[in-house]
Amino acid sequence: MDRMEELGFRSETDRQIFREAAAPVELSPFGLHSGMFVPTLERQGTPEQSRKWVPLGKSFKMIGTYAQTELGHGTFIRGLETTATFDPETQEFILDSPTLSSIKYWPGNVAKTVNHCLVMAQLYTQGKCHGTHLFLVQVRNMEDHTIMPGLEIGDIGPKLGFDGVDNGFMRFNKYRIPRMNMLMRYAKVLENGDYIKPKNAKLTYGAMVMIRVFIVMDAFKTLSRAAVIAVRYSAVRRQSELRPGGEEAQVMDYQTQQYKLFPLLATSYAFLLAAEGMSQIYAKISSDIERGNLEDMPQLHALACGLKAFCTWVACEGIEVCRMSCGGHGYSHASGIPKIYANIVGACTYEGENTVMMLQTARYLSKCYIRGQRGESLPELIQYLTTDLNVKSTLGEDCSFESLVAAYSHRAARMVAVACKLQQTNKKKGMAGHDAWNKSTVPFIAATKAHCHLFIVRNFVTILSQKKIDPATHNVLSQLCTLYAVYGIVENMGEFMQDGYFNQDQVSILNRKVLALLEDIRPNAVALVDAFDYPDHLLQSCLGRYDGQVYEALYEYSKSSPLNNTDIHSSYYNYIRPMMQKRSESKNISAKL
Ligand SMILES: CCCCC/C=C\C/C=C\C/C=C\CCCCC(=O)SCCNC(=O)CCNC(=O)[C@H](O)C(C)(C)COP(=O)(O)OP(=O)(O)OC[C@H]1O[C@@H](n2cnc3c(N)ncnc32)[C@H](O)[C@@H]1OP(=O)(O)O
Ligand SMILES: Cc1cc2nc3c(=O)[nH]c(=O)nc-3n(C[C@H](O)[C@H](O)[C@H](O)COP(=O)(O)OP(=O)(O)OC[C@H]3O[C@@H](n4cnc5c(N)ncnc54)[C@H](O)[C@@H]3O)c2cc1C
Repeated sequence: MDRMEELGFRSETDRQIFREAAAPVELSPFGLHSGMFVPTLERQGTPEQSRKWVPLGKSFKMIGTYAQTELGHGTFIRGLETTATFDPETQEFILDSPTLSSIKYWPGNVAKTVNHCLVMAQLYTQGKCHGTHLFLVQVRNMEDHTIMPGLEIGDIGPKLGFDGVDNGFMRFNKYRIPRMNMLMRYAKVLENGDYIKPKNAKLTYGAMVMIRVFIVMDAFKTLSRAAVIAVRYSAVRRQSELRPGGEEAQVMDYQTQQYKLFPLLATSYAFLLAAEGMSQIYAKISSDIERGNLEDMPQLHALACGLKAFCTWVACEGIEVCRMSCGGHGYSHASGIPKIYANIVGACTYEGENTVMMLQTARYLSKCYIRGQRGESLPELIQYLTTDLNVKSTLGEDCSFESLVAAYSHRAARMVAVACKLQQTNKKKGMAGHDAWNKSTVPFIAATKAHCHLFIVRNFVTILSQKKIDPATHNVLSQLCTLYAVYGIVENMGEFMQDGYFNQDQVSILNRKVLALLEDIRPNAVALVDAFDYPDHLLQSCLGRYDGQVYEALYEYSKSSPLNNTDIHSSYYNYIRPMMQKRSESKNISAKL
């Protein structure tokens, strides 16, 4: 914190970059404090509450996290069981975990680190439940860090990753907090217990929307780091003879290696631009919301849900491809890739399980489709839903940006229409609304993925057509953008071809184009990963180090293994030697028999 002050870091983005550089592999135990706890106090507290608590949070005099998930509920927030019951006699809320399943479970850094939590609980006042609301709760003594009486707190145990984060459990036993510890920017409980409801009940979900937007950037960061490691290693690693009798080839010269990595390099650039676009949309709409204009709240929610799910799924699959493209050394922690994967793959679950998030977006698309069919105006990002589905592709050898965006628009519009028509058919068959929905959710997930894919392709193309970029750089970025789009079509050809949108010649053009682009990008591949400018300290990879001294680094890394601290390990004396002695004794016995 002081170091950031010394360095003059004022913007939250710079501070976040510094924090990640300071704790690049083991996520910071203060990440949720800075990334979720403090921003939520700012956005969900009244001006008075913000003035009181935000400075304490920013100066780490108060260290907090976001405690919402319970043993029995993570996705279904309306099903959360923790209660906060208002006591007008004492002007307090009484927090309680009435059941085993209501125990808070998973909140990051709650086990040992934080002294406060933002707790999501069902608000009761005057005998009535008003749904989930956020409450600031002190959980540890500010003098000696002991757990406050009335609370049971502990760590949930080892996880796949997130080793630097002490995810914990927390149980309330009639735990009292002051009335003014309810975050009251949008909803209020007055001294007499009267409840003042918010303009929209989902405003209390605002923190999650914010983190989902952050996570889109995390998907870029993690995929691009894995791509840097894999591409640099592929330039250094020589294996097998490409030319019979010739020297062993750089593995990056194998077309299959290029087909694994270059689309992921293109995806990294696409996701960076998508994350920036998402952040700009979030900044605009969230400031509208703070001014009381909730008109675009549904669009923000739908986009944040969809991109968070789409980008984390694609990033995690891509990081695994990067790991496997490094052969055996990719499987070692020396490569740095397993840790990248282990820390980001949780993002497919946390902050909204991806399938559930995609379905939120699908629900929005379904409503917009109906509005479009009625001829109502649609937000710009959704207007493609009224695309004429009888039109065929005009794609030519050049695979122009226009023809590519048109293809993605057509695919998404067609798939949303298919899912909506199935939902409508289900209703016409007499299904109840919720059954008609549930029985069309698989096509809706596919359609929503196509919707997100379109956003990312269109965003990439728009930025290339609007930004002033020097011709040489523009040319290389255009190759990446075309590769991202063409590869996406080739890999999902069925969805683009189902209604004959492309003819056979166009399919052949696309298959040729994706291979030609691999050759175009090969000369710039290393420069394109170097451009991310990740320092070795942050990558923590023997394979992806800037100087390419891979084998020297691996050898030093291996020698530093704790197992090498002694030549003969204690297990020899404790197990191996006794076993061998027993074997030899039994052999002597059998020889005598
Ligand atoms: C350790 C390092 C940290 C670094 C920190 C830095 C940056 C952060 C980066 C990474 C994160 C790091 C660590 C991980 C932290 C993880 C923290 C957590 O996981 S916190 C818990 C997260 N939990 C969830 O996300 C729960 C998911 N569930 C939900 O959001 C909701 O249950 C729901 C799925 C949205 C359903 O809600 P509900 O049942 O109330 O609503 P519906 O009936 O489905 O819809 C009704 C209506 O409301 C609209 N809507 C729903 N949500 C929103 C919203 N948020 N905003 C706007 N509108 C919303 C919905 O669209 C419907 O509208 P309509 O169709 O018009 O009726
Ligand atoms: C690394 C990590 C860190 C976390 N940090 C925090 C934290 O700091 N604070 C916090 O409060 N929580 C935290 N969580 C909890 C996290 O937010 C929840 O796990 C997440 O919201 C998913 O909810 P769940 O576990 O109930 O999954 P579930 O919803 O039970 O998922 C199980 C399956 O049910 C399916 N499913 C559920 N509902 C539907 C539906 N309506 N339609 C179709 N399918 C459905 C899902 O798709 C999934 O396949 C963290 C979790 C992880 C893994």
